[in-house]
Amino acid sequence: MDEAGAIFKVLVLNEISPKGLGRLPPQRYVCGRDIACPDAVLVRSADMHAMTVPPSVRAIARAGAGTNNIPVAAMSARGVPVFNAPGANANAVKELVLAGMLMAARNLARALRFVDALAGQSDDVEKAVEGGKSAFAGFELQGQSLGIVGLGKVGSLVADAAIKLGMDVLGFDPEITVDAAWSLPSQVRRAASVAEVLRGGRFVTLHVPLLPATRDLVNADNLSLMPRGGVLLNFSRQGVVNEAAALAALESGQLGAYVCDFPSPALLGHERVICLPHLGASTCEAEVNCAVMVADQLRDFLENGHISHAVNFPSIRMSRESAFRVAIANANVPNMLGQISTAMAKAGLNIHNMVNHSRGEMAYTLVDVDSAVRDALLADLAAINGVLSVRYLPRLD
Ligand SMILES: NC(=O)C1=CN([C@@H]2O[C@H](COP(=O)(O)OP(=O)(O)OC[C@H]3O[C@@H](n4cnc5c(N)ncnc54)[C@H](O)[C@@H]3O)[C@@H](O)[C@H]2O)C=CC1
Ligand SMILES: O=C(O)CCC(=O)C(=O)O
Repeated sequence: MDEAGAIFKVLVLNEISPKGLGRLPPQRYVCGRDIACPDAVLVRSADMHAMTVPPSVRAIARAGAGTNNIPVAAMSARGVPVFNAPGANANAVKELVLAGMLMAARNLARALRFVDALAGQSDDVEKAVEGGKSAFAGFELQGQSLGIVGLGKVGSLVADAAIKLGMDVLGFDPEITVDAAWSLPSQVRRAASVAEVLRGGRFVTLHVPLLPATRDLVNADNLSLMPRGGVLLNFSRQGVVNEAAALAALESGQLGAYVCDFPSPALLGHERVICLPHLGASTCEAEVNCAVMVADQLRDFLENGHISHAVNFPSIRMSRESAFRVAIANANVPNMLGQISTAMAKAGLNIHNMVNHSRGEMAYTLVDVDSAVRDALLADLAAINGVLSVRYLPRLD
């Protein structure tokens, strides 16, 4: 379908798995990199702070976990939900964290560089290998201590895998969800602070979102708490670790290795830094899982107004019993429902069903009415003080 004939237009800012895009049927959706007046944006890591989000946009879907690349507060003020895919890439990250621990413990990055350097330099490779390998002798993960900061989707999987490898695991998460707490193995010891985790782990791995409160979470003051020669792993975001402090700790020997998924000029080429090119979620499985999850959420929002896994809106759904639905995002303040239903009554509409959920300062209302809605009512609703966005969603099939 061409752009002009589509019911919904989706601007795609990164490579998104075709299996996910395939969930948006071409009879209704046009998706692409160069779309004017999009209804929605599909994104992975593209920096949306650096762009002007078109006023036509009604939803943003992040095919992944972190939403720090999206101007969430500005979207909330416009009544635009930001969806993500909680857990959909967590196993991929967990496996890379295990690889990172093994790389550090067995000096694998340096060992690979040593072997690569033998190419063309030595006729007797076996002799060079046997003579050089002692420089890379490592230690085993079994019996080592691992501290985990952030026990959400990724952190709890890492905890489980580490316990299975025979590690002693200590975790900290001040806002752990009930689901995550249930999924943690009972052997995971509970820490009361980041400091306690750093003190207790020869390995420390970070699995928190980048927020003002988590920027520089690991810094010069608390790195000194780690056992000397410890290994810090950062698969969260670059800003969660103060890089200058990590480099200084490597220089002094306080840190044995820094493993991270976020290369920067200062880190490149350092002997004991293992930098991966933001590969945490880059597996076929995770890319499909994330894309399918957010495409389904986006479609259900665009067509039915339903919300699941938005980071700034409450979850909501209401079975469709009438063909005419209005979806309203509004400030969570008194008398909004009264004003909405009064405007509908004035327009002569009978409310068939209505549901309203709130989350913090945001509220969201779905109203099914018995007859078609005119543009004038939508304009009246949009003009109510506190209403952030209004959409009319007549049933499509
Ligand atoms: N390298 C990569 O490719 C990937 C990186 N990530 C990053 O990892 C982060 C975590 O991902 P998930 O586990 O899926 O998210 P999640 O939302 O399931 O878990 C995050 C956990 O961090 C906790 N938390 C927040 N502030 C904290 C603090 N100050 N101290 C301790 N815990 C705190 C939360 O309570 C929550 O349980 C994402 O926000 C993203 O930045 C996620 C997926 C892939
Ligand atoms: O889409 C990606 O590859 C990045 C994944 C990520 O960082 C996340 O899900 O937070």
